[in-house]
Amino acid sequence: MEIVTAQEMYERDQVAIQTVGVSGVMLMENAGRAICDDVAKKITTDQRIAVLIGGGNNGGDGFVIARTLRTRGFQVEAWQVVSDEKITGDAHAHKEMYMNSGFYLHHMEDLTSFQKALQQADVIIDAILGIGVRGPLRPPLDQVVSILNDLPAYTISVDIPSGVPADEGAEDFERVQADYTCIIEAPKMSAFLQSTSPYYGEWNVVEIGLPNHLMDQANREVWNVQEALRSFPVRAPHSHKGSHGKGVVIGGSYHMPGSIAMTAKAALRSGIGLLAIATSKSSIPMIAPYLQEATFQSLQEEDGWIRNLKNVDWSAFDGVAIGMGIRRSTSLTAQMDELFTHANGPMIIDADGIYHIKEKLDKCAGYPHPVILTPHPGEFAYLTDCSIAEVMQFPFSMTRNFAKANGVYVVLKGPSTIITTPEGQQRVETSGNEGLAKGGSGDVLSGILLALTLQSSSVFDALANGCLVHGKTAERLTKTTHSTFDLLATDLIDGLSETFRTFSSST
Ligand SMILES: NC(=O)C1=CN([C@@H]2O[C@H](COP(=O)(O)OP(=O)(O)OC[C@H]3O[C@@H](n4cnc5c(N)ncnc54)[C@H](O)[C@@H]3O)[C@@H](O)[C@H]2O)[C@@H](O)CC1
Ligand SMILES: Nc1ncnc2c1ncn2[C@@H]1O[C@H](COP(=O)(O)OP(=O)(O)O)[C@@H](O)[C@H]1O
Ligand SMILES: [K+]
Repeated sequence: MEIVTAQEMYERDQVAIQTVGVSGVMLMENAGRAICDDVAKKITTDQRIAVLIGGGNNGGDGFVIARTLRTRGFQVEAWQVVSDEKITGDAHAHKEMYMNSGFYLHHMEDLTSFQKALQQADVIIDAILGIGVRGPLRPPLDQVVSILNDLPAYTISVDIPSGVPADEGAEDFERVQADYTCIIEAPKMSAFLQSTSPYYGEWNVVEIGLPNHLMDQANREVWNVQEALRSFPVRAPHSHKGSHGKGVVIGGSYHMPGSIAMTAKAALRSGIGLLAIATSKSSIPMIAPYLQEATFQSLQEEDGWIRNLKNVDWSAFDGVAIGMGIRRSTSLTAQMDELFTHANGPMIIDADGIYHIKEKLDKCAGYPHPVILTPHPGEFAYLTDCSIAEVMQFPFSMTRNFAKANGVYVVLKGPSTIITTPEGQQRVETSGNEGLAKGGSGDVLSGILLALTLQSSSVFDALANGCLVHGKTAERLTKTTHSTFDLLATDLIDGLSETFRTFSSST
């Protein structure tokens, strides 16, 4: 499923109208009807439904919805919340059809009586503003939205919660808090941004007949279980341990032995063929009892921290994950040259490794294998010399620009994790929940990503599937044996078994 900007949505609209010859009025009819089919699953004929209609095409959809639901026997009151002259073009044509059907149209005259009337509604359908919104809502729509948000009714937004911008970059906006949003044709970027996504509530996408095969692809899509099942690695019956990757995880210290242990355990639970742990000498006795399947490489240390990468036997591995629990001391930054000179195969750089790679970014494009950076927004802000607020506002464009400029894969972690290829293709993975908002979740993810990268023919698929396995495991555990409070990163590792059983039995 593609993710679009408002501009890309309008372009799709224009191809449908100009190239295919579907009229704007017909598209609006399609949109309104598709929304009714979806919304009908959420409402009943004994509920009182109010449709709030604004001045653009979103309002036009509102007229179609009000007419269609009434003809289907629902109790609908339509409220036009803008003046008559604002209803123009296709929306005006649908207003005429609504009126010609003999249905009554309420006009919002004063806010007090409007508010009183809407107190009776069980369901409000918000067709006030769509993707054409610019800036904060102007009066009286700001008051209309404020009234709507205080009503007890279940709120369904059409295409987008009114007031929420479609694109990234939103700073200050008033908006409808929807319980459910019925999105037209393709989710907009704001459905995935931390500041705007909560206003959508639950959401679903309906198709209105745009000719997608004629469009330039946005190269931005939502990743889901069906896609994962289609692309999940298959373990051949006659395979041997070398077929599934020989990885090394580099990190950990006397002070933080757990991080590398969790990465290693997660990689082992995710099917890697052979795994070595290169860590500070003093941490090996602490973690070895938990990792009987791994081998160890003892690295020189300084005050309990890894001092250099000299003892890593690079020739033995075809993939590496580095950075968990290594601290940010500048002495290790120079050691990154070892990595680029001697490592073989894909390289995942996480956590403190991100701090060291910043000065070595110019080496990434020349490395003959994929380089994968897995920052959270704080680490990405450090990499790009921006504020975390900017990263949260512009995650799609910032990661795309960065990945293309440096020839790296970027996995920007969060409730909506954005995965970007060096060519700028993007996938968004939304599974997981707040049970993961704890130290250690990222270490587990790195292990899963390393193992899947070494077992998959496509790095992009491996990264998207790894994020999905991680998030789905958390979702299942917090529904069954755990809560979002008590879930630990180590529980997540144990929970991988059930997730892999599901995926491997389906492939
Ligand atoms: N292919 C598509 O994308 C289709 C889209 N349709 C609908 O059309 C919508 C987009 O239509 P429009 O481009 O007319 O956009 P809107 O329906 O969002 O309306 C934009 C108008 O609202 C007003 N406005 C903008 N910002 C405002 C603010 N801050 N305060 C107060 N008023 C403001 C302006 O007068 C502007 O012209 C979509 O969201 C969707 O609901 C459907 O009708 C059919 C097909
Ligand atoms: N609220 C949340 N909803 C969904 N996933 C989350 C949430 N909070 C964190 N995560 C996931 O948990 C992981 C946290 O990684 P990171 O921030 O690197 O943690 P750490 O380095 O402490 O282990 C990421 O995969 C992220 O996507
Ligand atoms: K809306």
